[in-house]
Amino acid sequence: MSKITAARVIITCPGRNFVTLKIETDSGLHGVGDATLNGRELAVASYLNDHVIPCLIGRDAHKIEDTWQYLYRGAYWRRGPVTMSAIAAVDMALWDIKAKAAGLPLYQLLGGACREGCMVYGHANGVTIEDTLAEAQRYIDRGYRAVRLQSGVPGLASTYGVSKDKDFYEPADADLPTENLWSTEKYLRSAPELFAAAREQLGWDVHLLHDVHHRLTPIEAARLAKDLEPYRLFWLEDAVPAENQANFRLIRQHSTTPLAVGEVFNTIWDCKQLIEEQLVDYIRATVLHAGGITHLKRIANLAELYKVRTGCHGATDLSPVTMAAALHFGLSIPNFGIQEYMRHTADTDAVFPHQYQFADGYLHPGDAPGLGVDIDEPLAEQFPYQRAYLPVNRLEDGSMHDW
Ligand SMILES: O=C(O)C(=O)C[C@H](O)[C@H](O)CO
Ligand SMILES: [Mg+2]
Repeated sequence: MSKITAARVIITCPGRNFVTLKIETDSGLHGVGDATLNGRELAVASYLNDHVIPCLIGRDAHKIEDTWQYLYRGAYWRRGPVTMSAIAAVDMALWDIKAKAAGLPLYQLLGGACREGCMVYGHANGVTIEDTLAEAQRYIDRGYRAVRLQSGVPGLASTYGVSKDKDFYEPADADLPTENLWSTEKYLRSAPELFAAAREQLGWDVHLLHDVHHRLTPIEAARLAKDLEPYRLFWLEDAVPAENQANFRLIRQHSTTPLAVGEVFNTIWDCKQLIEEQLVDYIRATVLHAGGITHLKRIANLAELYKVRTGCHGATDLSPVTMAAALHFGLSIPNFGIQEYMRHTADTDAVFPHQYQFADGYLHPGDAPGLGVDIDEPLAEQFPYQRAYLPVNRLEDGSMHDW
């Protein structure tokens, strides 16, 4: 028994907001978990402070599954990003404590390494195709084996994935949501041109990925997937919103372009049909938003039966705590596919000292006991919370659209 004696939520903004849960035990060991929900951070902080932490004090930190069930079933109100991010933070922190108590890096407790490292993809973007491909080459030169390409759409002032700062993409940028304008027609014309130019200039030895960011209807997505087929993408991501999982059938009927989805999923129930009907190839649910390692393991195990591989979300709004957890997880499961990797700013890296390292296109979580990541609390205090929202999207006629 290792009794939980204290738990607290730390909110910090070293360039962007992060919510971190720190759990302390009577053995002197502590663990950390990420509870960041971009643009809705304080809702998870309150869920933890007001409703979860009082139930944790005095519990046995080693009873991870029991605590998961207690928080999930015990709340009566199930699922949803706030609940599942809060449960995930507790779960990560408890796995961190257990691995530290064992004196082992977490991946050893999850079954041991299945590979030498986790292949990652970086984000190349630019306003023009030329800029985007120059960026992609920069990633390739740094050793990346996989690169996501997002380019500006001629005729649109801005679009998802194209940033001002080349290394750090942060879409949550304003005190109130920024309004963007979207045209599906313009986008569907320009996206295939980007990938045609990419294959011509970058060749075929690099994996190329693309994120549609939930903006198309199923038949539009089918057309895009078909148009992109000659360029052999590693995946086409979030081609349509996935509340209706059956939407993916239509895309599948028309194209062999591999499909990825799931960064906004919270539970196995969001992807059960997608996996069982083999409607996608990669599942992007994360440790953070899908209930922690305990729950993501269930999703990955189900996916393995259907040859669906993981491709966990790893944008900058997932803190280094999530990145560390994702790498231990990815190293240990048989059906790992790829890990998204957007580098954090120097301030974020300083607030969250971590062991994971990039080499030759792979990330390795390191061999320190636990997750191999911590939070520097005095430094975190120097970066107070700043409200920030993700943008919203409208069509050219003013209708609200998915961002
Ligand atoms: O990284 C991706 O694939 C994304 O789509 C990033 C999301 O827009 C971001 O994480 C939202 O908070
Ligand atoms: Mg995405």
